[in-house]
Amino acid sequence: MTENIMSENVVLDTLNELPVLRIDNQYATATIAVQGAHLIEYTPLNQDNVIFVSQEENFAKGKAIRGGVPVCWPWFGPNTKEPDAPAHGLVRALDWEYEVVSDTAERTDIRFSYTTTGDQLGFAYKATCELLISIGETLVMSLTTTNNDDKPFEISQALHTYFSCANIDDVRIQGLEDARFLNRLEDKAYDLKGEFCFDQEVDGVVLDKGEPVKLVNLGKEAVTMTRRGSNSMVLWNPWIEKSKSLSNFNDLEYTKMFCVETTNTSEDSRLVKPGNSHVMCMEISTETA
Ligand SMILES: O=P(O)(O)OC[C@H]1O[C@@H](O)[C@H](O)[C@@H](O)[C@@H]1O
Repeated sequence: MTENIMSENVVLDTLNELPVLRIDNQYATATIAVQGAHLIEYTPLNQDNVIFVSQEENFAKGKAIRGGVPVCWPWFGPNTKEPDAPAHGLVRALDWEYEVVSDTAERTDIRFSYTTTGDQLGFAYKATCELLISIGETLVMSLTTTNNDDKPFEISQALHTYFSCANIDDVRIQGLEDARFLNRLEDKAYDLKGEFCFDQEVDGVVLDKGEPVKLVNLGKEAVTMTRRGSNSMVLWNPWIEKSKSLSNFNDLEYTKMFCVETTNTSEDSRLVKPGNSHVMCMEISTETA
């Protein structure tokens, strides 16, 4: 077993077909699949897991995981220029390079990276995507895109976070008042009013000033999500009918999850010039009882 210990608080393990890093420090435990640099669990000390993963998920090689924090990069959703390219980008089901960059009793930082070849379907540029995942009293995920090419490119991207809840009917999102909502299901745009609740299928983009949002009535500690380098979020819940057609998802699990995704999408997509980088970052903190 000794060879699986990466550092004081990090162990390399497997979950069905996938290698995973398990972090267990003074303030939290977490599990991250190397495939997709995909966080699948974050549990602050004496609290519940903040993150939802489907009970139907079988952690298979080369298949996107249903739940956790999928990294959608360098495009979010369908690729508008290449219909044959996969939805949600190139890196969800690929192995990333990784290293433990810092590990103390209070906080563990792991850096994942993936470099494009310049000739992949849907993205013909040389670029590096680096995801720093920092596990401690808060969860920080910082996604840096660096343009290694001689041409500028545009990216859209998401930290497609699935939050868990006891009952979707109770969940409220605070801090979205007056933000613009592009409702993809009705192809309509309007300003949000009051607290946001999920009472039907939801799939749309919030365009805002990047202010923190608070997720409350989860049946456990409230969550505050803060962002940097992101003036958009995607809200998603498949609700009753869509749930039936989703891969690795139980028909009733829409009551136990919702996605509030830190993104650069729609008019918040970003241009990255040669030699430049763009950083998009989210931090999740929970309210201790
Ligand atoms: O099933 P996937 O590819 O993981 O995508 C799940 C959902 O992800 C959301 O972010 C999109 O807005 C939805 O349109 C999509 O259905």
